Amino acid sequence: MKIHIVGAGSIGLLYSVKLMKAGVDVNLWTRSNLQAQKLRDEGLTLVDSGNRNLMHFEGSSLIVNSIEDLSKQSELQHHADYIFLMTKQKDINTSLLHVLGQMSDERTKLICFQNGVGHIELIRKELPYVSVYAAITTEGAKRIDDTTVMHAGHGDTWIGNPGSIVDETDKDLINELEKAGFSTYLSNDIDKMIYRKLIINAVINPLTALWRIPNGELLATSERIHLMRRLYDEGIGVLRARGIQLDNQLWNQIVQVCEDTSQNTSSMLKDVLQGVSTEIDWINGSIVKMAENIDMNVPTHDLIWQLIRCM
Ligand SMILES: NC(=O)C1=CN([C@@H]2O[C@H](COP(=O)(O)OP(=O)(O)OC[C@H]3O[C@@H](n4cnc5c(N)ncnc54)[C@H](OP(=O)(O)O)[C@@H]3O)[C@@H](O)[C@H]2O)C=CC1
Ligand SMILES: CC(C)(CO)C(=O)C(=O)O
Repeated sequence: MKIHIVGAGSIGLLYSVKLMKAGVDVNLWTRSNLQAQKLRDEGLTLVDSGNRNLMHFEGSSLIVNSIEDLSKQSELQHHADYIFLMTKQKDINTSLLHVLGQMSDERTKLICFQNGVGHIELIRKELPYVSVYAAITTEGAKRIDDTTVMHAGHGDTWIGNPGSIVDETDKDLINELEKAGFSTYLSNDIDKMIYRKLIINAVINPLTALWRIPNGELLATSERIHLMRRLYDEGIGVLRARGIQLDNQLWNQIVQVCEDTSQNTSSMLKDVLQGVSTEIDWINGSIVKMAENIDMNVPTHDLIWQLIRCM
């Protein structure tokens, strides 16, 4: 089984090092030539949250190339069985879609790890012959530098085919991921999981980013909880109106996520602190657009979307 990992950031480096160490045939694709060269020179290192070395993969054995190089070639020698798309939502543009097309044939399954919604439909429209899957993961990763990644928290991952069912042969992929130490499950209910994660991110991420607080501090005052609840009620209202029923325990689960990840800096707060653009358009922005399509108002999501965009 050949896996192409596209995007050598936090989650891409985490999956690369663990899969490569487990002996899986992985090609890693960076955006820049510089990062690919550094990885070949220095290898790839995984550390824990205390900065202790967990594993190292030698540069000489790493199969890593830059997308820049691929875009200059007309064809790739070895098409992938699976492509793990591990870039941010904002990076999924025409030129990336073109190289994803170069890596794929009709057997390829492209697995998208992004938070938020909208990307699956976009990719399916542009690459109609590729099977596009979604992965929902609660793994936590943070790139320290071009060749070092921190495993910030172990989690679970669900993989499924939105709007359809998974294939029996996908069990082989799950075995490879398990061999590498990722708790992974195939899901025929991935649509619900995508929307469930959407609501969790839409409630937690923008508020932590605006107030610059770790997840747990959202629960520190009743005013904060009140605003979280407004985002939750509006979001659930839109999904219900579109016929998507989520578990009625979801509010309690969001509170639980804040408690379980109390010290975490949310991904949106990280982006704001690093001065890079956030995934707000695909999270709260997508809820606003879904609401508009059915003539509903979601004023809290709309305001929060604008506030984050203005940052
Ligand atoms: N980090 C985590 O723990 C989790 C992340 N996710 C989701 O995973 C996705 C990725 O997140 P994360 O890893 O944190 O993000 P990062 O920003 O750390 O990584 C994104 C990577 O994609 C690379 N990239 C951008 N454009 C291209 C391109 N055209 N070709 C190849 N590579 C490209 C970037 O390269 P460069 O740096 O050179 O620009 C960067 O290395 C997000 O959508 C996030 O929501 C989901 C759950 C957990
Ligand atoms: C669940 C949560 C909020 C954990 O930080 C997350 O997914 C994120 O930060 O994007």
